[in-house]
Amino acid sequence: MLRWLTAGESHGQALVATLEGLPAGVEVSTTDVAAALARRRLGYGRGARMSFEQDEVTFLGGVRHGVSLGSPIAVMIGNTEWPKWQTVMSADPVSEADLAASSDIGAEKEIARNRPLTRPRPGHADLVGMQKYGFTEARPVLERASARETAARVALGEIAGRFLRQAYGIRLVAHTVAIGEGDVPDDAPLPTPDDTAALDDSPVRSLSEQGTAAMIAEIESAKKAGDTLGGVVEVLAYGLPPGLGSHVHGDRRLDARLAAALMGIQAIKGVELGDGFATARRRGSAAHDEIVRGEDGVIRRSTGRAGGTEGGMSTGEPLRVRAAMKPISTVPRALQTVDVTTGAAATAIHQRSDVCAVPAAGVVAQAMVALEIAQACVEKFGGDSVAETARNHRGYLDSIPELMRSWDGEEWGGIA
Ligand SMILES: Cc1cc2nc3c(=O)[nH]c(=O)nc-3n(C[C@H](O)[C@H](O)[C@H](O)COP(=O)(O)O)c2cc1C
Ligand SMILES: C=C(O[C@@H]1CC(C(=O)O)=C[C@@H](OP(=O)(O)O)[C@H]1O)C(=O)O
Repeated sequence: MLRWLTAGESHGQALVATLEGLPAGVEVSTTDVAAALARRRLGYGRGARMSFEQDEVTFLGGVRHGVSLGSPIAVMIGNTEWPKWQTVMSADPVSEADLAASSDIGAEKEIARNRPLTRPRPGHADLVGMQKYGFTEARPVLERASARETAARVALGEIAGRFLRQAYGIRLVAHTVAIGEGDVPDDAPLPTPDDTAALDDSPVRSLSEQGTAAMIAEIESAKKAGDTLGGVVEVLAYGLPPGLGSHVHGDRRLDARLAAALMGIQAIKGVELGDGFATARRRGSAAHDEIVRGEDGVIRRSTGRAGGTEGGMSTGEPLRVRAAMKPISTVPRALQTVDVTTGAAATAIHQRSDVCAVPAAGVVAQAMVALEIAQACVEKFGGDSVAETARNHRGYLDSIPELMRSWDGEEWGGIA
């Protein structure tokens, strides 16, 4: 069983993530994780912090000489912002005298930085978090609700992605399909993992020139209007074997687990497998993926509408899943709220913030899908080392009768 947890606050000293149950023998280095984290900082419309936050990566356990040991992995991501926040986020009590003494910006400003945040932002966790956890200001809530935490998930997702590739030949990629009203055309070709570098070079994580122009125009217009945007990202996974997940119980369905994993990302409000909501409007004859035998004797699907799952199990076709992100809730043209200390009408707190973080959300979504698929693979194939689980995977594929195979020789899932 693969288990993972993260800890840490947005302006705390560091984020920490642990991953337990990963087989030994996965090749992964600090540089690999740092590269994945750099990808998450990209994207037109992100706020000032992304230009100076450095994401300092340190493995604290579970990896030796670039190879996983089979023991729990612990990875720490230092916040380079920490020196500015060490009194605000001090684990030990601080007095006003401490604040003044420790300040890099002058006592008055330091005290202002520490002032209680009493005007909760609509759309963020501020108000309900204060109600639930018994706080009278938002800082103790927003520090953990912040999507800074997704850096820790991307670190784990990178490790999971490397495991999937090395053990089973599974590879993933994510791209943006909409920002606000700006869309990638429906008939645009789907990216493959080989397009990752080109997607990194795109300001919005898209290969479509037309879509990119439309999405950038949306971000510029929202920025000018003091507003924010959401959008839709898509994750593709190639090379899945048939049979990950199960039809026998709702909580074992791969589609359900992917939906939960994606909905668990801050600000994600909708998840769609394959053509999802569009399929609901079609007739059955135009909704499903017909089963055909190719000239090579291998079973294939004539379309990819289902997005690679049927009956809660992977079919072996490319997996395609989308997540819808709501607009950033720290809106510069601040929304109406109530000051919880006076009860008076007020405008919501506004610090620096992203205008649009959809491209980054795609990188996070890819990490979550990688973790979920890795979990499903560890369940199905077991094994304590990459070699053992890879052998079990091969044995399972070989056990499927030849006339029922949906892959050819060494390759399956649609791409080499
Ligand atoms: C990558 C990423 C970056 C985000 N950046 C911001 C931000 O700068 N400001 C903000 O208010 N919300 C930001 N959010 C969204 C908040 O984290 C989110 O609004 C908050 O968690 C409440 O959403 P929820 O109701 O889905 O939990 C970001 C989300 C993601 C995934
Ligand atoms: C720090 C990250 O994202 C943050 C997510 C976030 C929020 O409210 O979710 C608010 C912003 O933080 P700050 O208020 O410090 O500028 C974003 O920068 C990150 O992704 O690494």
